[in-house]
Amino acid sequence: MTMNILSIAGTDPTGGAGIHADIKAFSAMGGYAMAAITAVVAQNTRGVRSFVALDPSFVGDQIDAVFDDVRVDAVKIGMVANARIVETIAQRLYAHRAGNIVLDPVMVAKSGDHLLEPDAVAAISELLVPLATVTTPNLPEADVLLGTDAKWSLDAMRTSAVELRQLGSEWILLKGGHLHGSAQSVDLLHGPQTTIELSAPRIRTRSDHGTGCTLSAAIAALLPTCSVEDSARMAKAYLHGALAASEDLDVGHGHGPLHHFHQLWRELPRSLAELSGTGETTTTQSAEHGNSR
Ligand SMILES: Nc1ncnc2c1ncn2[C@@H]1O[C@H](COP(=O)(O)OP(=O)(O)O)[C@@H](O)[C@H]1O
Ligand SMILES: Cc1ncc(COP(=O)(O)OP(=O)(O)O)c(N)n1
Repeated sequence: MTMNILSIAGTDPTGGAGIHADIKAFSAMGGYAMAAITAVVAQNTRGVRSFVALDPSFVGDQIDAVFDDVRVDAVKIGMVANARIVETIAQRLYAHRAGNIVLDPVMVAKSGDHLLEPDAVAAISELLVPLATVTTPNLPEADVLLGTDAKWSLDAMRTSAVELRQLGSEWILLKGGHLHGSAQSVDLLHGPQTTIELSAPRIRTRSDHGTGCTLSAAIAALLPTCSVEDSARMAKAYLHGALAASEDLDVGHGHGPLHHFHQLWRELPRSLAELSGTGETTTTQSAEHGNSR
């Protein structure tokens, strides 16, 4: 049986973050991708220009339209924009008895631009975090949720992961991407009686737009069929491959997107040739990693 995964998030017209990254990550993980939009964002790889938050009742209508028709196996929540939208999402997910909820408490984009009104932080903490199976803050978001200004280290991350879980999420995945200077990028997964370190070599690239969106979306897509620990491990491995291949793409002049389908695209010339029975392998896509420029 295939799994239906819903993203509730904002947009990125350049396709690197928000619902666009979520749909790509869901699909790459073998899930059927759906999306309810919270805000339309004018952004590119260089930064956010402006955004329009949708009417909360319209966000609610989109969520209802999905749940009234489709079995939803997991939900990923990303950019929520403001407190009224948070209230609507929480109320609708509760009413529809949604499970397998992954909450990425998106606050600020890598460019430094704010994607959340300040009054929404309390609403996220009180209404969405307790509904979440996994909450995935980065280090600045952890500081905001805890009201701290931590001097980050792996030890400080361990302490904060425990404190974050006390806000009510079943699991916390505290992401260490912002702990620059270390050779490894380490995330901490903290849940009932267990803390696991998820470590991967730090990749030197500027094409890192949408890492948080992609990781949380991949976890959501895997959760219906895997344990939280396995979902997080596999999602991290997938993210790492997509980040390592990101410079095969040629998108924009700032922080470029990840290559969500690097594996599929490598196989594409052969698959298309087999499908068409031509034996031809001509394609405009790169067949080899790093071969596209
Ligand atoms: N340069 C990097 N090399 C390898 N992994 C990274 C790198 N930057 C971020 N990550 C990983 O990407 C995921 C998202 O990390 P982070 O940057 O902390 O979140 P966000 O994108 O929400 O700011 C985490 O798994 C983190 O470890
Ligand atoms: C619509 C939208 N949602 C989320 C983000 C932030 O994405 P993230 O994965 O944290 O990556 P960066 O933007 O920080 O690189 C976004 N930009 N837009």
